[in-house]
Amino acid sequence: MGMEKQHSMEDENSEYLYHPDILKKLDFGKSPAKFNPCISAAHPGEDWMVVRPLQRADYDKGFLQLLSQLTSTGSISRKQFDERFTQMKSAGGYYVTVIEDKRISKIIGAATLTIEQKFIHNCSVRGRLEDVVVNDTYRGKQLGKLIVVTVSLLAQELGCYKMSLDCKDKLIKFYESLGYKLEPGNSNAMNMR
Ligand SMILES: CC(=O)SCCNC(=O)CCNC(=O)[C@H](O)C(C)(C)COP(=O)(O)OP(=O)(O)OC[C@H]1O[C@@H](n2cnc3c(N)ncnc32)[C@H](O)[C@@H]1OP(=O)(O)O
Repeated sequence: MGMEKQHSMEDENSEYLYHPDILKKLDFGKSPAKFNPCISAAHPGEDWMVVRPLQRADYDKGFLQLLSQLTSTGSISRKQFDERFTQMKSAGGYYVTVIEDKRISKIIGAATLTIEQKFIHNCSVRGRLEDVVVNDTYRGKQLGKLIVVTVSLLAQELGCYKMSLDCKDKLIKFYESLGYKLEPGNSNAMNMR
């Protein structure tokens, strides 16, 4: 393979789904979440850990295997992954965010913020929190909090008037500790499949 071709493939692989700088300026002091020790997206507490937007290369860093700890992913080819990445990037409004263990080049946590454009509230935008997962061997070390607070502050930064999520009953306390509230009389999740 020629040097030029190799370089352009490397560039493509490290392409981000959205601009990484926006994560650096999130103010974790604004979140009601309690971190002990204190960590943030910019300073996740370990030098081998990084919080960043999804990259194409994450296909080879176990991103889909991590998602399969949440729900079924099916068998997704590199081509399918690349096409979906391209579609999400060009559509805009998809903020798939990950935590990488750089020592082993593996994705160990992920959460997605999607942004919906609205007419109401003066052409506002609303956020949805989806597909939150931490690798089972890394749970209980604040990484769930870290990734959820990161995308929640990102939603604020992007001007969302509201951020919503669906979760199992046993996770209500977890999300309440991060500032989410059940809305009395308005908390019935309904689905059609
Ligand atoms: C909107 C959605 O996507 S909902 C789907 C959520 N994802 C899943 O259920 C997938 C499987 N589970 C996971 O990946 C993880 O257990 C997560 C993401 C829920 C939590 O990740 P962790 O890294 O373990 O969370 P973290 O260490 O930050 O824990 C924060 C607190 O929540 C509590 N907690 C975490 N997971 C659970 C759980 N499954 N049940 C009850 N409490 C929990 C912890 O005890 C901890 O409490 P503390 O701060 O008082 O000690």
